[in-house]
Amino acid sequence: MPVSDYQMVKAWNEVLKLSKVEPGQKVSILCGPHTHPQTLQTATIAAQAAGAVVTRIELQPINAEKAPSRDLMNYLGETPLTNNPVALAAMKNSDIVLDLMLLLFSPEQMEILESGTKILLAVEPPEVLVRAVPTEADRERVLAASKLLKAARKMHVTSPAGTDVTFKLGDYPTISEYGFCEEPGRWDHWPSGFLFTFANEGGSDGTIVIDRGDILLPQKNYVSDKITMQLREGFVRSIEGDIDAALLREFMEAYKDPEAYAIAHIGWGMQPRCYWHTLSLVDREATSGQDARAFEGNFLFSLGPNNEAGGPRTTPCHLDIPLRNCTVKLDDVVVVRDGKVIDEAFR
Ligand SMILES: O=c1ccc(O)c[nH]1
Repeated sequence: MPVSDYQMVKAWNEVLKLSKVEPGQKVSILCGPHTHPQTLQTATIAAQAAGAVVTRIELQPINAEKAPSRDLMNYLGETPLTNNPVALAAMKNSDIVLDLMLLLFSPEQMEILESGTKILLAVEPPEVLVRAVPTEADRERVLAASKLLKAARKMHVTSPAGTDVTFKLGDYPTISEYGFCEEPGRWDHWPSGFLFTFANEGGSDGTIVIDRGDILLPQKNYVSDKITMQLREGFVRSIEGDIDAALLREFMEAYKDPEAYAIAHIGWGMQPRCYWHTLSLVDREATSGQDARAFEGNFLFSLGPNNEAGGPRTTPCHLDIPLRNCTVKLDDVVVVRDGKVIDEAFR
């Protein structure tokens, strides 16, 4: 449903409070011509109401000639911040950047975070943002799960559709997303409520079956016929199926980058206020698909860049693929069984 400015300001007030924005702090709002005007205006009002020193930084979009769609995650890595020392200096000198443009997986994002600046990404439309305003309870639950993921050395994922894949873990950090930034140098994404790590280089082997109804991002479609991926030593070696598989193969081939086939982050969804079915109700171009990434009990795997976790790959081709009805086991502890999160595993 449409969102009132009042309701959106209230949502921002809550998120800035959770992010510990104090009077006198420097809040920079990164935006572009595609930024949702209500999100931008209400963020500005809420930041001022928090007593912050507020700066808007508007950058012009790039890569239109390289990305086959307008989706913000269709071409990652290079951003309008690349080679822009003026904006970079402003953001490194801020306490928090509200990223309404999308810097995800960019070297500049890492540089800003290393300076101690927090970055909160918020590019979903207002009706998604107000439905999934983060809570302290979300944070506690995701962090409890991340303790187990951090300690795990193996992830084994199976499903009735035929997924049977094993990931060696331990070389990369665990990233928890719960929708706000309470610590200096933290990145988060509102809305979220999921966690992941990255598989050790060369440590992913087995079969992943993307079943009917599972979702491809950035395509933002429900797969209508099974896609079967064979993984060996950390890379997807084959993508078989019918028309969905052919479309996915061509999408990935267009990047002409072998790194596009590398497994990247692997984890699961823990957000009860995000849903698998939402994508069937909205205009695909109006969302970046966070409901699909965050819905409770998915197994989310991604392909492509791993520089976000300090890895060597920066390919612009990034796929996020949430699967339903999977069972996820960390060492010998089941954390998701048949698409249901097992909270007892984190207690
Ligand atoms: O919030 C996000 C969005 C995309 C992604 O790949 C990871 N986390």
